[in-house]
Amino acid sequence: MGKTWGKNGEKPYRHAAHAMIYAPDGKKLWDMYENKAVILMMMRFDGYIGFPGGIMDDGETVEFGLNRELEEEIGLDPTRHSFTKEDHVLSYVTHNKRLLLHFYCKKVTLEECLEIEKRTIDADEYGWEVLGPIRVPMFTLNDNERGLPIFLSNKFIGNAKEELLYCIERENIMTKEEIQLALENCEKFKARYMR
Ligand SMILES: O=c1[nH]cnc2c1ncn2[C@H]1C[C@H](O)[C@@H](COP(=O)(O)OP(=O)(O)O)O1
Repeated sequence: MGKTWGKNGEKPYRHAAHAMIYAPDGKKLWDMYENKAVILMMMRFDGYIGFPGGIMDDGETVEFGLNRELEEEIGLDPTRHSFTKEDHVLSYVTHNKRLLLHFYCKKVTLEECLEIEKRTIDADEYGWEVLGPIRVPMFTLNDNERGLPIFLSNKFIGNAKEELLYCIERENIMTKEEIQLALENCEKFKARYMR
């Protein structure tokens, strides 16, 4: 697949795919923080936070390319945690870069999630494309800011923040109202500290 031609022979779109891996039982790790899940993201080479993945090579299907990128970037073992069409969540176009972006999400057990996270630092691209795994703080402390709200004030690549929040609701990790509150508290934090 690799590229898809636009209408009327326009320049082709390239395909890119990124993926969220999570375990629903975050409370087992930090009960005192009421952690709602363990969600894996990463610090990219460019300083943005994003999900692992990347651009498909010519001739690759999206799932093949995604599994290749995940192996390179986070050392995901494709024989154990291969992404399939079943894991597809959404696709959209970014007009400026002529990319068709595909997003995937996979639920794993807590043990698998921690093992996947540990493998990241042995991956081929650790230290240059990927500067480190990140666990999303899936809780909010009593001041209503520390935890997820402040995390959301970081810089995210492309639509990674929207993809994160979309999956948190889709996978029933948080309700729409809880997410909205976290976003409002993030804005309050930014208004005070990030003018
Ligand atoms: O997590 C993401 N969510 C949405 N869009 C993303 C995400 N990560 C990157 N991107 C966008 C921005 C980039 O222009 C393209 C290509 O992704 P990238 O991972 O940088 O691709 P390569 O590793 O260079 O193949 O997607």
